[in-house]
Amino acid sequence: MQTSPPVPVLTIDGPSGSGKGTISRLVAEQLGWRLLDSGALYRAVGYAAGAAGLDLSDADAVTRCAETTRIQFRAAPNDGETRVIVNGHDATEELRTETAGAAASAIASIPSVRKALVDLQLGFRRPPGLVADGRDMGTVIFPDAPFKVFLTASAAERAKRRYKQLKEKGLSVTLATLQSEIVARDTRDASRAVAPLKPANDAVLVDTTGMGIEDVVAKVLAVVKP
Ligand SMILES: Nc1ncnc2c1ncn2[C@@H]1O[C@H](COP(=O)(O)OP(=O)(O)O)[C@@H](O)[C@H]1O
Ligand SMILES: Nc1ccn([C@H]2C[C@H](O)[C@@H](COP(=O)(O)OP(=O)(O)O)O2)c(=O)n1
Repeated sequence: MQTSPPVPVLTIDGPSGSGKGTISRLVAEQLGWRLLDSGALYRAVGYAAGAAGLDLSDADAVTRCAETTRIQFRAAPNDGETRVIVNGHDATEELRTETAGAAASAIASIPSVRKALVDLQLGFRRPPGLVADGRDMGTVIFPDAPFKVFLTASAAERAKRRYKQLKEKGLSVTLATLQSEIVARDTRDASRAVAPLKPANDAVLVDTTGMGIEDVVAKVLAVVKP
């Protein structure tokens, strides 16, 4: 009996503001592959837990929340930002704040919460291929992925990018606060016991400090099509 080859996956992991979301979207478009924004899942669970008034350190309650929260991605018309629907509510705006990022990072350190989201993430692996953006895509969720990238950039540059991005979206932030929040979040993500932020042994490291978006896209595409 003939078995079909596994669906190819390109994993793009890295710290906050390294460009994962932007590069994943552009590369997925060029390849015609699907996209998994795994950070949005953790943000959605953090948001749902907050909305339900849960204590984010209550592992049992937050795990039940992760198991029961309904998360849908809805393509927006005219190439707009993909909407994230949490328990029927369009939470896209709420999810992009640094408060939502910090809540996501907090609940993401609970092993049973991570476990509750595994099957959902594996379900995104469908033909013709998948670009998966996150922290543990290449190490834990898709360890057999044939293509793996780890994006980095200096903390100062990442904070500047995030500052510009949030300002453009009309959110009120200061650069100094952002940089300390980003460093605190990265430290927590990298030091947790389960699925910490780190490059897979077989990942291609791309330091994007001083690189333009187009150059990073070309470098990442070259990993898939050398
Ligand atoms: N190489 C780059 N050069 C300059 N700006 C970038 C680069 N990559 C991403 N950006 C910008 O930085 C911001 C954060 O990028 P994003 O993709 O959201 O990062 P991440 O998903 O890793 O947190 C966005 O506004 C994006 O347009
Ligand atoms: N695969 C993933 C993705 C995100 N997380 C956690 C840790 C991150 O700080 C938060 C938010 O992730 P997200 O990718 O949306 O954040 P950034 O856009 O990189 O700032 O979720 C995770 O633990 N594992």
